[in-house]
Amino acid sequence: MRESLHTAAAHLLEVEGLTVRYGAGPVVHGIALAVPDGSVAALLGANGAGKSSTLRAIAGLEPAQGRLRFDGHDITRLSAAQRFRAGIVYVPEGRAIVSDLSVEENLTLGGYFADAATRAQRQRMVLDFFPEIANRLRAPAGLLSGGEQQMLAIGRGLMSGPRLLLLDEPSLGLAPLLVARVYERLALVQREQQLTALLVEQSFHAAARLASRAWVMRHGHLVGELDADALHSREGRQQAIDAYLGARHAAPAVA
Ligand SMILES: Nc1ncnc2c1ncn2[C@@H]1O[C@H](COP(=O)(O)OP(=O)(O)OP(=O)(O)O)[C@@H](O)[C@H]1O
Repeated sequence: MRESLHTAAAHLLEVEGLTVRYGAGPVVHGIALAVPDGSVAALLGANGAGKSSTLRAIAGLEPAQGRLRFDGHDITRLSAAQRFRAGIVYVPEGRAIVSDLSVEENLTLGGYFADAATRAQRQRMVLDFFPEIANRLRAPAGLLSGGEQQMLAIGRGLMSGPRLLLLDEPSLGLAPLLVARVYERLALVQREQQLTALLVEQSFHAAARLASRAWVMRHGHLVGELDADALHSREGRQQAIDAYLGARHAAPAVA
């Protein structure tokens, strides 16, 4: 992981009043959230709730209004490239790998800014975490299975030595067994690397495997917040489902 020149902030990422609009009305309405250093937080919600737009705006990939702080510094005016250099790495869902390039070339792209020794060391780490892709290094990435492509997308993100990983729906299009495997690997990365991540998911179960807090998003608003206990309890699950469906606004479970 990249060393910070600055004193570590309790919250690695702080988002205030984030609004995203593509045309007419906003699709994300002035939301606020904060991700503690060394933990995984999740944004849950149904199709079109505004989760990906939020994640992409944090990465600087969509124009947005609001205030963003990263490691205690205001990054609101930084470009996507500058945010990437600061360690904010967006991982799109797996099919966004470069399918014509080999697995190894995709990994090399992820570590493009690192020196050769660092790149080699990170690649060993990634292949330890994801043995499924370790013996497919020379294969065109497009020939990997959906689960392997997802692992490659995450591995490519890890190759840049991220301080904050923005994971856009790692379970998308995967069979339940593969979702479980991808999340098992992510949990291992989190334990061993003290990874900080913001995860977007439609799957409550998948997110609950990894996240220690979650927000439920609906029509561009955060309508519920779940702590680790709520994420693993029947009541918490019900609360999230109610919020997804708009049955009622979930009561905040985090003080
Ligand atoms: N590039 C874009 N241009 C115009 N509208 C967009 C664009 N991207 C997303 N939207 C719209 O913004 C809204 C929120 O989309 P977003 O992808 O952020 O939701 P989501 O919660 O991530 O859903 P999904 O899980 O389906 O990706 C949707 O109504 C979507 O159609």
